[in-house]
Amino acid sequence: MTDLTRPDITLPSPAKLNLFLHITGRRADGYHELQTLFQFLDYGDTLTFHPRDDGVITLTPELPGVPAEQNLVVRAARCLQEASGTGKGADIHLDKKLPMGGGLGGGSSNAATTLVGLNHLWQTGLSEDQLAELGLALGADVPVFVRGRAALGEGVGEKLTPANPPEDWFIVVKPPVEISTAEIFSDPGLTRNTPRITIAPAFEGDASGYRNDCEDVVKRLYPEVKNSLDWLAKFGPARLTGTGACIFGRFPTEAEALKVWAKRPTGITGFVARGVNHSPLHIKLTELK
Ligand SMILES: C[C@@](CO)(OP(=O)(O)O)[C@H](O)COP(=O)(O)OP(=O)(O)OC[C@H]1O[C@@H](n2ccc(N)nc2=O)[C@H](O)[C@@H]1O
Ligand SMILES: Nc1ncnc2c1ncn2[C@@H]1O[C@H](COP(=O)(O)OP(=O)(O)O)[C@@H](O)[C@H]1O
Repeated sequence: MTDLTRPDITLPSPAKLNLFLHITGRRADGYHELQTLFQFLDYGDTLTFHPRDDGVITLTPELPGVPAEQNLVVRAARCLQEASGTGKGADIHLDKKLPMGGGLGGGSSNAATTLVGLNHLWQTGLSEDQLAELGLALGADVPVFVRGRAALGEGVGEKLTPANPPEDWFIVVKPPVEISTAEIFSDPGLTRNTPRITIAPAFEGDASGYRNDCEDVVKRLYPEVKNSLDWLAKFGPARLTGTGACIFGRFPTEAEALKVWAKRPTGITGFVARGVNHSPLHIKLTELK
């Protein structure tokens, strides 16, 4: 039953960018080994949690094509119930702004906000390490959102070393296609042997050599992505995030990003946001504590 005596908590569920994404090898199980630099955006979805005492989890509204039981929010809530043994539940509202299948990690971020938010609300007391481990079972990108620090991700993205890339401004464009991660990783033309980087400056500031190894395959399969990249690259470095479809261009100030954004041709959709090294989720939680 909904408990009206306890207040809702509303928490951000930010997007991530892969500032670079290198594929350095392949594991015996077929999964690709990566080196990727994760940074958060001060832009994303919002989740509101209202506690219940009867163990029931509800989610509104339903996302198109994703039944509630498959939604990463509900799956994360159930994982936490199981791991902690709590009898509590929640009514959860998801305000979705991030495009799905866009390489912005929206689903993973929603799962992480649910794990971290409900652990706080239910006072289940799991450690950050325990939450990151639960999250990894839901998706490779969930741990970085649980930990809330910009980081170099290795392995399949779960071995995280905190990093401090510049907190630049970005234009993020969403080409009108949804791309499945599995499709890109199974392409025979994918570069899978990029040498591992071991020099720290690459993770801190020198963005000149940043690259995404999925970009050539995605441009070949999806001309819409190539067209958007061709437009954005006129104004500075532009790259794919994750396995796409979204692309981003980097600008030193908000004013410069907005100036270019104002010139976008009809049909280019997306947003302007700032790259941040501390997740808005963790900043909000600190304010609540
Ligand atoms: C590429 C990244 C980079 O941040 O982001 P997105 O583009 O999804 O946002 C992630 O590593 C995405 O990880 P994750 O979200 O767990 O991938 P899934 O959609 O579950 O993967 C779908 C399929 O892609 C393949 N896959 C995925 C990740 C990986 N490191 N190697 C792979 O070979 C596997 O065949 C897997 O079954
Ligand atoms: N809460 C959720 N938000 C977004 N996608 C979700 C969610 N729950 C499950 N999904 C599924 O996960 C897929 C990947 O979504 P998303 O994480 O937004 O993209 P990406 O992994 O490309 O960054 C979606 O196409 C959808 O089927």
